[in-house]
Amino acid sequence: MSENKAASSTSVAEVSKVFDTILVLDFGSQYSHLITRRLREFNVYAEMLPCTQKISELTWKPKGVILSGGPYSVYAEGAPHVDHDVFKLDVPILGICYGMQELAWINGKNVARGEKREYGPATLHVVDKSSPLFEGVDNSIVWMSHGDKLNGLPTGFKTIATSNNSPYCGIASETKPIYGIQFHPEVTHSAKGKILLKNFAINICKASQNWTMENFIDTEINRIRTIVGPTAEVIGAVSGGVDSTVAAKLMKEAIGNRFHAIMVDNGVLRMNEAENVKKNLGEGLGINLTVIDASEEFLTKLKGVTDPEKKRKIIGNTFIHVFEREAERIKPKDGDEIEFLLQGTLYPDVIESISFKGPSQTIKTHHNVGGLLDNMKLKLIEPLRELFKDEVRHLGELLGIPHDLVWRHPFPGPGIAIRVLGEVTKEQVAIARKADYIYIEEIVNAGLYDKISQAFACLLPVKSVGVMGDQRTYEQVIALRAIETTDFMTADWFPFEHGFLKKVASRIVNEVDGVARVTYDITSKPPATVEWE
Ligand SMILES: Nc1ncnc2c1ncn2[C@@H]1O[C@H](COP(=O)(O)OP(=O)(O)OP(=O)(O)O)[C@@H](O)[C@H]1O
Ligand SMILES: O=c1[nH]c(=O)c2[nH+]cn([C@@H]3O[C@H](COP(=O)(O)O)[C@@H](O)[C@H]3O)c2[nH]1
Ligand SMILES: NC(=O)CC[C@H](N)C(=O)O
Ligand SMILES: [Mg+2]
Repeated sequence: MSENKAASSTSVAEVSKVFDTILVLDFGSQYSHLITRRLREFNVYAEMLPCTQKISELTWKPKGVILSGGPYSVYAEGAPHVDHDVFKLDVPILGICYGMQELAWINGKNVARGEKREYGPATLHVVDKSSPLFEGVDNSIVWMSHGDKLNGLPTGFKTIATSNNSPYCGIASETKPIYGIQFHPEVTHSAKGKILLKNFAINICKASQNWTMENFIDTEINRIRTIVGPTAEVIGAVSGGVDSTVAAKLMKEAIGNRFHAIMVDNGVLRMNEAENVKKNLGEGLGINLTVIDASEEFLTKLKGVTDPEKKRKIIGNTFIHVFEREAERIKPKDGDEIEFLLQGTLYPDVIESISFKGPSQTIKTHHNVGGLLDNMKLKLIEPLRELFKDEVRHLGELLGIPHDLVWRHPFPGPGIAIRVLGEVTKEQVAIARKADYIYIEEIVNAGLYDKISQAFACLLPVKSVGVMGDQRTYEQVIALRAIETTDFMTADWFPFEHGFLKKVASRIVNEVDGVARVTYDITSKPPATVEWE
């Protein structure tokens, strides 16, 4: 795990050398990642690190710092606090909600529980019309979510904005470009929040707007060439999903035939997946792909395991064992060892898997992040580790990857193993796989595939009574899931027409042995997650 942390900080340092970077220090707000996204939307690169980041350990200098919101109270025992060296950086600072309360705590400790919580919309009234932070945002609706409040102005600060319930809705240092706001500009409910963040990043921090995918391609190809050197060879974990296909294409552009793509058939892939991927990547994109059938190995290790986190870790570890064996087998001609492993890890995989990005909770261990071996020999190259899914798709289009590949629904590495709830057996996988195939086929036929962000079938470990051909049946239940989302961090369920669901349900019960009932999952994320495990 610690090696991964190192790998990630090296790449942040590299990216930040080329692109002006705003540092977002995360205090655990559910919206923190949105701050990063919004900034990138207007081509300013931003990177999120935990609020506990030691400033002296940063290997790059940010153009500005944003302190995020968070679920804690600054005055509570054990509440997270920023390293005070952040002020020595001498760059502009913006505190959002908890971030503002933290600025106030440091400058006079005048923060306390409010009489009532303030959650929802408020109107922003700008007091200091000359403040560059609020240019173009006066009288707009802003989104509040707090229970604590400032009881007075922090020492050395002035009020620059108010709202009906928050007399200190906006504050600024009298002498330095340090600002605090009580509301959340990063959520879309704050109508002009993006303008405010733009004012901060561009007018106040003077960050340049050069974060574009075209620039990223050049930078990343050069970076890969520098890391790998002129002769070393790289193996890549390629699944046929968007992320690893884009990563593989980038690697191929960077080092040509020194790249060996490997797809692992882990026994829990979708119907005909291995053949399809081999065809699409090999013939379609000229990527040298080998499919390794390790299905028995995976299924044997999964025997008797029902805990979702255990399944994920077993699969993550087994993937690495297979890659290490392959690296041995492919040994380059000059006798050197294969040193590097390419993975298509994305930013949300990292945020959700490891709570090192601040005191937010680990939700689930993505197989390619938290499921890795501690003592693994191969060094990771993860060119997409800083990107969101929509950025990766844009990158894929720029690299000339066909539409159908770029817009494929994501499919998790642990695959059907986390869609068969309970113990994973060959028979259970076969049922889930067939139901999933029918469901997706119907979605494609109905012209809905591109409207849905992700859809799949899950097999539940419960039995239910049914009647078929006058016979009593007592078989399992399939749950269908389909969601709409932009970044997979939050999601809503897809509103199918009733007729569509009726058709899918009837096909599944009729065509898949072992299923007596079909249900449709109508839970958003949060509170649910996309996958059932
Ligand atoms: N069957 C597999 N064989 C080889 N590598 C895999 C396999 N499944 C997943 N991986 C590796 O794990 C990474 C993370 O998986 P993930 O599903 O998040 O990405 P993806 O499959 O590339 O894209 P998508 O999210 O669109 O499915 C992949 O990018 C790839 O490097
Ligand atoms: O490669 C992956 N390895 C994993 O371990 C994993 N877990 C979830 N996912 C995918 O991530 C997105 C968000 O899913 P959750 O809301 O279930 O966390 C959805 O797109 C999920 O399919 C994974 N992908
Ligand atoms: N959204 C936030 O940052 C909330 C900050 C703090 N926990 C409060 O309730 O005021
Ligand atoms: Mg995948």
